[in-house]
Amino acid sequence: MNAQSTSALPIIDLDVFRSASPQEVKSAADELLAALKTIGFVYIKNHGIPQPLVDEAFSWSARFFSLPLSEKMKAPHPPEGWHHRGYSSPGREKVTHQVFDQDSLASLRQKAPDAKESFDIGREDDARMRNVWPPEDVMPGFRGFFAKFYRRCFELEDDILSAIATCLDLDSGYFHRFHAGRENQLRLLCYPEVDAGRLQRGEVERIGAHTDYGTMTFLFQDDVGGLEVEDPNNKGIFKPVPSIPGTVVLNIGDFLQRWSNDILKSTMHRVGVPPELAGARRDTAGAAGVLRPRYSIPYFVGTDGHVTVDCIPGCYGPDRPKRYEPVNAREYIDLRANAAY
Ligand SMILES: O=C(O)CCC(=O)C(=O)O
Ligand SMILES: [Fe+2]
Repeated sequence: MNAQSTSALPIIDLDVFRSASPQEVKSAADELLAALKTIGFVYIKNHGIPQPLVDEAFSWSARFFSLPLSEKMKAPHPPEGWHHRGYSSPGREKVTHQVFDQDSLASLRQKAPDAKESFDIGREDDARMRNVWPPEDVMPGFRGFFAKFYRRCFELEDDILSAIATCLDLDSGYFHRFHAGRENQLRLLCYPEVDAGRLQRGEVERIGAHTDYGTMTFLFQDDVGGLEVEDPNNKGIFKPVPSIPGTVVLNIGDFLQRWSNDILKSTMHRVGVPPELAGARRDTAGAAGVLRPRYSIPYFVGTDGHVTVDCIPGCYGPDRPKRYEPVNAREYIDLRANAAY
């Protein structure tokens, strides 16, 4: 990987946190903290979700999105943005960053709609936000698979929350108390073929620059490329986060930034034209400049709705005053989700 042209994120070995000596844990924790403090993104290897299971998730996703629209619409995302479940057709969602007034949102949607479709899944026993599944005869086995995959992601979430607490010198179970309700969101994303020139000119976006608004996110991505993170030293400059086989990308969300009083960074990121396009790699951008579809699977770790997110001990004091007002987790998430629909 060329450090000049990529974000050069470190690859953190999660196995070290599970079983290594205290000195090895300390050194991995220091490396993790350094990355989360500067850019808020790292790759995680030995994450514990077997590769065949990840491959299977991508193949279910591709099969679902290749269904005719009328079939996908049998599991429609409800009209309310906060009820983040089921299928959103292209153009339905527009991701923005901290824009809330209706006129501005409408004009951003018109200027550059998001060229993507998505399917959102939560825990099966959530009475407030029910899952919206396609009927079993439309996709036999889809629901069973993703209910299982969601549980596997939850195990990974547990391990990563422990690692982050360790690197902040907190008890390793510190953050678990805010996540007992498993209010997470597994999202299948498909960015259909798109004209590279239109994407480059900003006439359409795959997903525009934003921060993630929960605790943290981990993201599985295919090898099409296009994910970019803002360079912390050069605002407005975005660096590629290419796919590295066997790893998952971890990024800090707004709540960990708020809990840590800006020690951990919730960084702007987006999906644009893959860097290879400059060299017009034929398999990514064909002669007509058409980008292959991109598939990704983020898992957004949500904070339990009743939690008040406030600065944690050790992250504030007389020389580092609190930078954020306490906020109720559900209100903040609903506010940002509603702005996108
Ligand atoms: O598709 C991707 O790689 C990024 C998706 C993303 O940032 C999001 O859904 O919040
Ligand atoms: Fe994101």
